[in-house]
Amino acid sequence: MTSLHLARTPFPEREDRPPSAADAWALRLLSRVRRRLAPPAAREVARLGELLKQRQPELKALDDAGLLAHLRAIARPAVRELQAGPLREALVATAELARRALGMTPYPTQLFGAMTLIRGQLAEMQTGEGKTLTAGIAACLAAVAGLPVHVVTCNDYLAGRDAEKNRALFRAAGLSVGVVAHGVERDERIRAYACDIAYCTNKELVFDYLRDRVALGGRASAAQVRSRRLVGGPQGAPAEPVLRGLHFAIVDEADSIFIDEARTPLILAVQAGDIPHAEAHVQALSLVAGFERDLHFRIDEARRELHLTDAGVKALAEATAGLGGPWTAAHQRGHLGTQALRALHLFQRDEQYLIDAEGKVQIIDEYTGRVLPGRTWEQGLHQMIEAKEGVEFSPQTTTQARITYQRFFCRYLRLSGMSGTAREMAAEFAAVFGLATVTIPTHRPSARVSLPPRLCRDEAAKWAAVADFVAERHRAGQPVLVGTRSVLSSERLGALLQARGLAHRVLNARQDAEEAAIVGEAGRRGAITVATNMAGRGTDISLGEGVHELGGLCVVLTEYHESPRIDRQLVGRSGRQGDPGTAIAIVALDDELLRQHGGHEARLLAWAHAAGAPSVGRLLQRARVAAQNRAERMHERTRRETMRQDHQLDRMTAFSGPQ
Ligand SMILES: Nc1ncnc2c1ncn2[C@@H]1O[C@H](COP(=O)(O)OP(=O)(O)OP(=O)(O)O)[C@@H](O)[C@H]1O
Repeated sequence: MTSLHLARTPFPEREDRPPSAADAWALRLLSRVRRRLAPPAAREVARLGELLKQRQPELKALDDAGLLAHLRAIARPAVRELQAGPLREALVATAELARRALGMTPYPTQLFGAMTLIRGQLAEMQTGEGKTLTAGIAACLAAVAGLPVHVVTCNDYLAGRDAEKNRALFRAAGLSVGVVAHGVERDERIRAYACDIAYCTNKELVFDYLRDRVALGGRASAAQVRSRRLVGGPQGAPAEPVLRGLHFAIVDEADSIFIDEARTPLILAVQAGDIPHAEAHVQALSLVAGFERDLHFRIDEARRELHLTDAGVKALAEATAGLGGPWTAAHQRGHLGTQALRALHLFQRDEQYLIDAEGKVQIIDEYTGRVLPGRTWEQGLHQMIEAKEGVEFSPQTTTQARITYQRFFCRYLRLSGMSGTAREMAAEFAAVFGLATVTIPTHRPSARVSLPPRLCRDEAAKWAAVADFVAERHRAGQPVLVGTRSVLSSERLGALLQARGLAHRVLNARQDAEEAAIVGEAGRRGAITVATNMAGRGTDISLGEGVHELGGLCVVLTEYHESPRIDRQLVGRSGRQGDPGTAIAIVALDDELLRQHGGHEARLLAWAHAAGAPSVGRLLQRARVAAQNRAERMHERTRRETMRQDHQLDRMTAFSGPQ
């Protein structure tokens, strides 16, 4: 009531009359009262906005060299001591630098986001609010203060794009910037990490760290490393490390890296020579081909686990009697049989992996929808899948070093993160990474329209409904982005649209080279884009001419993901920064999430749907939330177990001494 009253206080617009002293006093008082009444984040944003306005004339009056000298003078104490006053001044000076270099004046919300990062916290900023520039400002200020910065993103495309978007700002601040992506040679990596600011992906960064650790001799101290360099250790002087330490990290899409990807440790593997029992893999596949589910083996779909039953163990022993080789030892026999069954029943082409142009099995990352180049599954599974596909075997590998994201990121002197979807994971961020989550207000209120979800009987009905919906929007000229969960379904839908004469582009792990071009076109009038999770995070789709009037970009979600955050990221491709946008979910009762985690809520939903209930929206919502909660709880347990094992392994090797 009070704030409403204050908002309507009649302060006439100033025309040509300069403000009187009384006007100025009243305005100051009013803004102070407003600030007091606002929640802390909004208050800080208002303060930064006011300071931005206040300082602009004097900062604009400085020439480029003068502005940089001013920033250099105030940056170090601001970043070191983190006092609000000096930090605000330093951020406002960096904002002026950004305005000149990039032609964009950062919003006060972005300055507050950058402040949060500098303070070593996790900034939750809605999708499309400009996290790229926010990270750029924080990185720039920290680097000017002398702190080497790593900006960590979740894929090569974003690392390159974000470095490029902010390059002019860094150049204006006299800072060097490097990019580490897949395929970058060692010498170039060393040069990139030596820059004031290095943009890299989480995977490249952690593997570089593991390689450094192995090269430096495991747990060797700095003194040991120095001595070995001087006099030569058991294996001669260790190689020069690629990284120059872990100082300040800004982790973009933090929930993806800290939570979703934290279920599997990163393992540095070395080739272990030839494939033992190569022919046994092929043999195993044919031996278990006739095994029956629930009789010879059981599958826990939710956990993606497969076990032989007693009947399966017996059948395998009988089938391999007299074969010799690896089949004589019960343990090895069981292992080969289980891996063969997993390759047949849990890993499907164009879902979990694809075969590239060179005929190699390439793993598709479940969360990013991208290929993980050079990665292989462990314990002979990769070779088993190669045998299934009839492609050339790759050599087996053994573990050389391993670490989890949880343990790696805690090694930074200062860690910070950003995400559009972080709030529900705040407790885990605090407990595991020591990160407080701060919600950054939006610059403009969201204008996205969410249409009621549509539920279909089965997958076939769903794709037909999706195609109908896309055709209808396309006729009106509205650009549509359809999100699918696998390469296979993106291509199936593509074929369906093709059959209906609807021109479209498909973006998936197979088409990643054309990513920038496809994204560049996706917001144009009448464009239809079908994409896997690849377009789910970080992708910025600019609206073409006349698209605002048509309601902006329309996002169609065709399957709920186990994590609601991934769904929200996809929906967040539309309605960015107050732009218009539409989102709809068209899903089926036999979708993976409802099938595996749906429980009694999904059964009730199926019953209501079959009975022809007029509106099942509420039931669908309830089933989705319950299923996603179950899946998230299960993944949380996996993460805890991964971390426990990682700590245990670390303790076990703590006394092994330098290698
Ligand atoms: N201060 C600004 N002034 C004008 N445009 C801006 C500003 N900040 C960001 N933008 C524009 O807003 C768009 C969205 O920015 P960006 O992609 O960084 O958002 P995001 O928060 O990273 O989104 P997501 O959560 O999807 O990754 C971009 O086109 C960017 O150029």
